[in-house]
Amino acid sequence: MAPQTNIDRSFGALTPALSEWILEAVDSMGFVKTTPVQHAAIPMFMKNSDVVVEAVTGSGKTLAFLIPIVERLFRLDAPIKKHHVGAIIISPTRELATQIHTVLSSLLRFHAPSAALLDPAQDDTDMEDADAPPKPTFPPGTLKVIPQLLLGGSITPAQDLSCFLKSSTNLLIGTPGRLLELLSSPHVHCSQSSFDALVLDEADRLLDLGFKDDLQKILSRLPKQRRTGLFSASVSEAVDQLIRVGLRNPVRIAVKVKARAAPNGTTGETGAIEDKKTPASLQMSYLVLPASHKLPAIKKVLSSLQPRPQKSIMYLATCYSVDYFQHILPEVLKGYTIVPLHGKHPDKVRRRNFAKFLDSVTPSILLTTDVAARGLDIPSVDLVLQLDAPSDPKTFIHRCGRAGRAGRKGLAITFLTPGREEDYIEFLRVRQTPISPLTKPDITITAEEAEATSNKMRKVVKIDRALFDKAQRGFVSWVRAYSKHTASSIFRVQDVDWTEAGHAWGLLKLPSMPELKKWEGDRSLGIAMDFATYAYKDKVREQQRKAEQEEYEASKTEGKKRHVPENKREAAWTQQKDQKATKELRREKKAARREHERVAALTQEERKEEERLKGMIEVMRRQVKEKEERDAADAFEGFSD
Ligand SMILES: Nc1ncnc2c1ncn2[C@@H]1O[C@H](COP(=O)(O)OP(=O)(O)OP(=O)(O)O)[C@@H](O)[C@H]1O
Repeated sequence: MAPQTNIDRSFGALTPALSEWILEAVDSMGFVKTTPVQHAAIPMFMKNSDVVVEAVTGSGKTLAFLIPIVERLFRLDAPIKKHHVGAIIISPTRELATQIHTVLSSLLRFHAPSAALLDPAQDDTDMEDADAPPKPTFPPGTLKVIPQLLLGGSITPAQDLSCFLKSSTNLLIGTPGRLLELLSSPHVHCSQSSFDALVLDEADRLLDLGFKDDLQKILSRLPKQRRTGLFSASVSEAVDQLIRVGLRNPVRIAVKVKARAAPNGTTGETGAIEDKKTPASLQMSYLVLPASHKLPAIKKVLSSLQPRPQKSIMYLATCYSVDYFQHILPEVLKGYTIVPLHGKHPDKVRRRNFAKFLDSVTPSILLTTDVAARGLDIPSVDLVLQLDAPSDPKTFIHRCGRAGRAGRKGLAITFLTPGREEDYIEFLRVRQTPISPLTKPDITITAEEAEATSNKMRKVVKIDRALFDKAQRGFVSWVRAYSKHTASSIFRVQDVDWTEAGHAWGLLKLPSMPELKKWEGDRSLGIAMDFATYAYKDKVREQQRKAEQEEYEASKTEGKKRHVPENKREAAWTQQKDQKATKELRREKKAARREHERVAALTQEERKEEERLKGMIEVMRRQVKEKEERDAADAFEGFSD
């Protein structure tokens, strides 16, 4: 079909017409026209249709669901009652939920009655600011949308409930676990008269993370008469099941990009027009290089690109890989601030590091895992580097899509090793995700350059044995991740060039692991290293290592009576551990005896009551554990070795 050129794509031309204040809000955001997905989805969702929306990354899906949701809430017959919920937005990660909340708040700032109540949870002072203008008052019954963000982490479910009750919030945004928790309270109502719409953002990711049960429980608490929307850049087959149970005759909206396919299957000047699942403004490239050439190539790319990339994202396969490379990269990529972010970081660190990357004014690289693959909208990111291909082909689109957003130029480079990994190019092409060889800048790496980079890395590792541990742990986790690749016929552990991989990581030796059992190469990688004197920087850890080593040496001297120093602090570490364990055992035995005596003294009724309470506690404990697991899944990154 020929593209329609005469369509009025302004927000003002949408039908049903948008409220004046929304037009004012989008205008102040600098948005002149709707994006294609907004043009298609806003009217549909505002009318009475459920929608399943698939549109490329960075195409403006957030406003495509936020605008209809608020418009619908303001068109309800009566204002939402106190402690009733009007709409819910579910997101797979905390960062994404927070981002949606931020966009919604900037929209609501243009609706005076709602704006007056924004961010009530953050205002915990009892002090009146004498200089602040008086808060405007509105007649009772004035319609207001009051959002609440539910994330878990440091805020307890009780605090969430208290905020809900105190502030009468009516639009909930959050991750599934916390949402379900709040909806389970008898004080929170989702009645037919007030509940209007549900949105599942990145629905396929919600399912990948194992939130299916939670989603079903949430759906069961909502009235059947509602509007539901699913939004993602990749709607997988798994989502169909969710569509069947949660949506009614949904309208499917798929916004794809047309690209001309080059004869070799990549995009180019000639060839037929094909659908693409990635934005036109995003250049998707690859480099095929031996593993140890990847980091020197990244260094060259960074120094050759004009203008110099200010914010880039580098994806690694596992959290432990990030833990290691965060110490190495500042040496290899001098002049760049390396900001680590992964799901095993405590909530506080995760938030602090993400803010650090957002706010940085010097060239920075976010070193991360798939935790930051989806939804994050950082417009100034113009370069995405994938040191390895992601295990899930869908993730590929989302990772690359952190650059080239909203029509801005972006570049995503994927690094592949020669041989079987090159089949990944065709694998992606048939999935409407064509990638082309990187030609500008033209990157070539010599063996000397690769060796110099490995040596640089080793120099850093040699300073502190703790880095050696991190390297070994990270490498093992990488191997495990590699072995779990979805495209298992392309990414095969038996094809890994271990020597190359070892040099690429700057390892001082290859770890002992089952995958290397039959390998006949040199595990020392040709590196002469005296591990007996290789010390930890941390004094306590070093003392411990020495004690362990002594113990080991002593145990090797067969038949020779071991000298155990009298001073307990100098005793071998394992011996101290044994003593501690014996004490612990004695303490447990004593406690068990006391408990036995106590139970024996109870009456029949008391025993029954105690059994009942124990059962209740067990159920609660299980629920807490399940919830913790769900929260942890929030931070899941495909590989959590
Ligand atoms: N009408 C518009 N015109 C120009 N820019 C827009 C418009 N609507 C949204 N944007 C901008 O586009 C960027 C991407 O939007 P958004 O994060 O909603 O994309 P998305 O489709 O949800 O992406 P992803 O699939 O990666 O989550 C944002 O920076 C947003 O401010």
